[in-house]
Amino acid sequence: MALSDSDSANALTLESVRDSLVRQEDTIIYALIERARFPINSPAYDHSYAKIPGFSGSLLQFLVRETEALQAKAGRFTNPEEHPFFPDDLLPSLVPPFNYTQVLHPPAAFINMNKSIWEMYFDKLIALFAAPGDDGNYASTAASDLVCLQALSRRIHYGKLVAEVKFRESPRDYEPAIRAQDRDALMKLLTFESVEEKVKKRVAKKAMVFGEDVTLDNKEARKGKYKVDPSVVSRLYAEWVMPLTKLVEVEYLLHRLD
Ligand SMILES: O=C(O)C(=O)C[C@]1(C(=O)O)C=C[C@@H](O)C=C1
Repeated sequence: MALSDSDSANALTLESVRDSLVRQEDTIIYALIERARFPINSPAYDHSYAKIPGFSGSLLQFLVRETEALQAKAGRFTNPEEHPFFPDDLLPSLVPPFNYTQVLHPPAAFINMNKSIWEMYFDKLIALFAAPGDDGNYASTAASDLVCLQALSRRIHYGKLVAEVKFRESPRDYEPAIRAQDRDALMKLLTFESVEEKVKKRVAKKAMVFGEDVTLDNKEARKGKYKVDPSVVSRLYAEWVMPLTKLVEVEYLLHRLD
């Protein structure tokens, strides 16, 4: 389900939005598998390594900024599902505008959690699934990081849509907590522990299925050897992806009656 698809945007249900979150798991896990092909390659993140004329920052920051500048001109960030990591100084889209169905409450546009996503990814996550070491593939590594970051960002900000659907389905449950600006009450209302348990199990299973070697001969596949550790993927969701999605949901709901 995409916001660009007006029929399904009108027929928004919690089920259809959850279906999209399930589909996005595939994108995220494949992106992690691709990144795990490279070791950590820390010079890609080292501010003193790149020395790019006219730019101060890491190779990764350079790649993300330049890619976002180009993608902004191609219209990427006119899509309410997309959020830039470096929103300052982006040029407006140069392509004809697409008439996205307005599903979200307008203040949603100001919610951008990418700073927290960036910190989570580099401070915590990367060391859990990339092997230590340096193979010199810094630009390819940074390009893989960007794919991971954009997939995680899209998923986490999808919380805006999840929150909108929850609000539409039971406004009377949410309105008192919104009027009281009570974050804890909102967090309680929007949390479904049984769903979270299923998500954690499913992403671990997907990491096993997608990350197994496929062979045509009768040799036993390398049992228990996956391209990205299923328990890391489960932990990524439990500790960062779902909590950040819920933060987006709370932020969104706090402004739902503005
Ligand atoms: O499915 C929902 O209801 C969501 O809000 C999404 C999500 C998630 O991030 O996967 C977040 C909060 C819920 O507790 C369960 C799952």
